[in-house]
Amino acid sequence: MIEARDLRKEYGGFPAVEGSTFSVESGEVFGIIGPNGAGKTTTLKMLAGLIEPTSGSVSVAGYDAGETEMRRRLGFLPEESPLYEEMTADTYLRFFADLYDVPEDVAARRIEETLSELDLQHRDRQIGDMSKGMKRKVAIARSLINDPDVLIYDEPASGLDPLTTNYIIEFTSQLAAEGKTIVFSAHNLFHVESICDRVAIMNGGEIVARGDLDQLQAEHGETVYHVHATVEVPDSVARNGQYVRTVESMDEVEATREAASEAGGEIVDIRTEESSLEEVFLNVADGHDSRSRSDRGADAESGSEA
Ligand SMILES: Nc1ncnc2c1ncn2[C@@H]1O[C@H](COP(=O)(O)OP(=O)(O)OP(=O)(O)O)[C@@H](O)[C@H]1O
Repeated sequence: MIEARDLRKEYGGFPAVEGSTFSVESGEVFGIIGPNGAGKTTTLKMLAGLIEPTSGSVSVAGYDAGETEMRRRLGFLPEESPLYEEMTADTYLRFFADLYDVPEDVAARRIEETLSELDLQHRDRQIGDMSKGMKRKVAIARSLINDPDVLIYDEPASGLDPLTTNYIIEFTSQLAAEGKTIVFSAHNLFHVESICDRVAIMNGGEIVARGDLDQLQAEHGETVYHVHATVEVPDSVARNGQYVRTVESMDEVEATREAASEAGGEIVDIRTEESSLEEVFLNVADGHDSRSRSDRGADAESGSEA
């Protein structure tokens, strides 16, 4: 659905994005994450045809970036959306529906449905009098006014309270379930983890890691094992009547089992803990893929049973 080939953007000789190549399949949710200044917004704007790449190409649904038909198929949500403050949500959305040549009756129905799904209260207020969360909902409704197949959302829930954030993330997830292809950037990695099929991690203008969460975990994360013994074993901490030792390999699990057995006890539980996307991100962004997590000890334990 989206093909980005060797995308590069320079600002006065400074490379904001350096040769990104990736594709996003139809119906996929693709997350772009990275530290401030990594090149996420620049990438998203090139995908949406809003800025011209210095070199490389983008196509959406088979159309080149910037072509009229490509714009019809795409909805873009900028990081900060300038809204017309004196308008109500309804007038504002009708105005954009008109720009996209959406017939009036279709627009009226779409606006009503979208604002209801977004649970926008006080619709008759002027946009300038709305809260930040309400404004974001109006901006999201605007991105959907032409019923696009592809949505490009820059930080859709940034700076919003947890309730509104969850609502917007849920709503985005629902759009994906309805078949929209979504590319979005976010700093909250929990949200990315919860709704993305695949993720690209950018740093310094480059994609430095990519894949689904399992691939990223396997390539850039770690697995630790929290081994629960009935007796004290070396490097263990006492907890709830058991002794928990955190190790990084199955060999060490086995050694712990032997130590427990020699001390007249046994292993009663082994829990695995895999890196979260945040830990993978920190490893990749810091360039320290091999950083040990076991020194966080058993207190960090939160994994599933082995
Ligand atoms: N219009 C511009 N003129 C000059 N430099 C720019 C321009 N837009 C972006 N940059 C630079 O390009 C780099 C990438 O910026 P970009 O906004 O794409 O990063 P980002 O990953 O979206 O950051 P953030 O998470 O802070 O939003 C930064 O160093 C930024 O200063």
